[in-house]
Amino acid sequence: MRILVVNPNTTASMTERIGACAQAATSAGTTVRAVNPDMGPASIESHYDEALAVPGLLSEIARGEADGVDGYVVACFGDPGLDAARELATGPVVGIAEAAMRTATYLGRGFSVVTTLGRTCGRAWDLAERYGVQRFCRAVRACEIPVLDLDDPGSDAREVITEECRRAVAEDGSDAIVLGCAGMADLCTHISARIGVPVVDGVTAATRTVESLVVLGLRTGARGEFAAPRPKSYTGLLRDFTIA
Ligand SMILES: O=C(O)C[C@H]1NC(=O)NC1=O
Repeated sequence: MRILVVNPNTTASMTERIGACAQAATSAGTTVRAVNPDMGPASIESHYDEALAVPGLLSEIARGEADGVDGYVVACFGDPGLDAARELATGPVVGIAEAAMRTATYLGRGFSVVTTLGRTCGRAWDLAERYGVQRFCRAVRACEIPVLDLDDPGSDAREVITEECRRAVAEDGSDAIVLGCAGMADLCTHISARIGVPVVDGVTAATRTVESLVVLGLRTGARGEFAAPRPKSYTGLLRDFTIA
């Protein structure tokens, strides 16, 4: 089985870490390839970044289709372009926020999301509502850490995130924590050991979800809303997105 994990931002070092975490979570016989587009934002921290990340994401999904990939992970906590990717992909497409939130609902009565910047909290709440898990989501907490600080070994990001997770358990009464950034994937085990509750990382949760869906022979229903886009031309910088 081949799973393509797409980091929609353009920071290759983050893509590499994401790919290593995803591959480590899979069963024998599953190969993960992690990629990022060469066009788009270095990190996704706003609606503007998210909008500008989607074309690059979709170009990687289209490339995966040409390569015959079995399934896809959208490795960004805003699940950008998830619905559009599902229209393009033959196999299942799972976003890390959806996978992490749904996984956390199996672990207790409530979870807290711990994410990067406060300005992204609204999106996390919107996604909890979209995915029907808002009654499980007790809080969305921001560490006020820029996404790329997670890639800086000299930053104190790990400690700051760990302490925010500890506060979430103490103050929100949450049974589990959801890490609100793909760049936190490698912190999951460390934080869980430090705070004593399950910590869910969306990269590994989404990768295992895709693996299970492929094993079950399940994919997005392609007869209605998620049918392939109708043939159409796109102009200017998007001309390569034309659907023949
Ligand atoms: O929304 C966030 O803060 C996290 C999100 N941004 C990013 O570049 N990768 C992510 O997972």
